[in-house]
This record gives sequence, C-alpha cells and structure tokens, in this order.
Amino acid sequence: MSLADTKQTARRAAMNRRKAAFANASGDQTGPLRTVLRAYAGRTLSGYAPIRTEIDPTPAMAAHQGPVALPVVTGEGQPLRFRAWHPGCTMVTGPFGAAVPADGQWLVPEVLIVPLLAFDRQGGRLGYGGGFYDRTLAQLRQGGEAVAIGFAFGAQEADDLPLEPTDAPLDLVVTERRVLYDSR
Ligand SMILES: Nc1nc2c(c(=O)[nH]1)N(C=O)[C@@H](CNc1ccc(C(=O)N[C@@H](CCC(=O)O)C(=O)O)cc1)CN2
Ligand SMILES: Nc1ncnc2c1ncn2[C@@H]1O[C@H](COP(=O)(O)OP(=O)(O)OP(=O)(O)O)[C@@H](O)[C@H]1O
Repeated sequence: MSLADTKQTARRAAMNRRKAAFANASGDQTGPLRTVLRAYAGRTLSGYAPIRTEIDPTPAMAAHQGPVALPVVTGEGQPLRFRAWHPGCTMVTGPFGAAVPADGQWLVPEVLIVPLLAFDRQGGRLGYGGGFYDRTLAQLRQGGEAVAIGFAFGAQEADDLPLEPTDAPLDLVVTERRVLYDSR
C-alpha cells in the first residue's frame, strides 16, 4: 500500500473513533486547554469553528485574554490566513464547510489550536489531507515562533501514524481530559 493509501485508511479509522467520542461527549470539553492557554495571555490565538464531529474549542477561544482569529482557506495549495474573531461576530460558510468571519482584520497567530483526525504522543498529526496546517505551520515557523496545540478527544490517539517529512509536528497535544504531549 502507498503512503497516501495508508494515510487514507488511518483517516477513516480515526474518523470513526472521533465520531464515537463526539457522540458520548457533552458540555464544555476545554478545561485542560484553557489551563494551557493561560500561559499565552496577550498573544494572538487561532482557534477553529468545529465541523462534523470535531471537539469544540469555542469556550477556550471565548475565554482567551487577547486577540483571537479563525482560519480561512484562500486557495488549494495555499497556507491558511487568519481573520479576527470574537463571540457573536458575523460568520459566513467558508470552503469545506467551516464557518469564517464575514469581515475583519487579518492577524498572524502566535498560538494555534489545531484540529486533527488523529495524533500520536510524539506530536504527530493526521489532518484531512489538504496539507493546509502543514503549509501554514511551516510558514509561521519560518518567520519566528508558532506554538501548535493539537486539540482532540483522547480516543483520536493512534500509535502508528503514517507520517511524511512535510507533516508539521504539534508542540502540544491536549484532550478533553489532559495534556498528553508537551515539547516545550
Ligand atoms: N474546523 C476546522 N476548520 C478548518 C480546518 C479543519 O480541519 N477544521 N481546516 C484544516 O485544514 C481548514 C479547512 N480545510 C479543510 C480541508 C478538508 C476538509 C474535508 O472535509 N475534507 C474531506 C475529505 C477528506 C478525505 O477524503 O480525506 C472530508 O473530510 O470529508 C475540511 C476542511 C481551515 N478550517
Ligand atoms: N510545507 C508544505 N509545502 C508544500 N506542500 C506541502 C507542505 N506540507 C504538506 N504539503 C502537501 O500537502 C498534501 C497533503 O498533506 P497531508 O496529507 O499531510 O495533509 P494533512 O496534514 O492530513 O492535512 P491538513 O494539514 O490540511 O490538516 C501533500 O501532498 C503534501 O505533500
């Protein structure tokens, strides 16, 4: 099997585990994430508007002391851009179905809450296959520091993730229960 096929198989398995975890979850899942983010008060934070069965980071975004932004896809093969967000701001549906702010300032995040399908305890991450976060983290890290916090249900852990050199590593992995990986 090619690496691309192996990744697809891993994505499908992770999607099913995430779906089950989502169905069993209720209420605010961001306790440990908020604890981590307190160290970054004043820094520009990127979150995400959850789609399908992604764990919801919104309460942590709303609690953040400092600018918050959401990712915007500007084109295939392009890094993400980030638009200022605040609770209740006007949103539109972006490409791939995630909500994005209708207007507002473009920001460069210093800390990112990164959505994912599967993670490992070494900071490995499997996304949807667009390479958006890989490109974005590579670009941000070229320009300085960017802290990538993978946020997921514990059930999304995998211990044999198919990874390639362009897969940008996570600096931390945080679940609904605890910090599972921290390279800082
Ligand atoms: N909430 C959220 N917002 C996000 C992302 C994300 O993963 N989650 N993105 C992260 O990049 C960007 C949007 N990119 C996306 C790229 C593909 C798909 C997607 O749904 N892909 C299909 C095909 C996947 C496959 O066949 O492997 C799918 O999952 O059905 C979703 C978002 C920016 N915003
Ligand atoms: N820094 C980069 N520069 C150019 N191409 C890249 C870069 N990172 C990833 N890619 C390409 O993007 C494509 C998708 O990558 P991959 O399968 O790793 O996506 P993913 O990590 O699952 O998705 P995402 O990051 O959007 O959640 C691959 O063809 C990969 O080579």
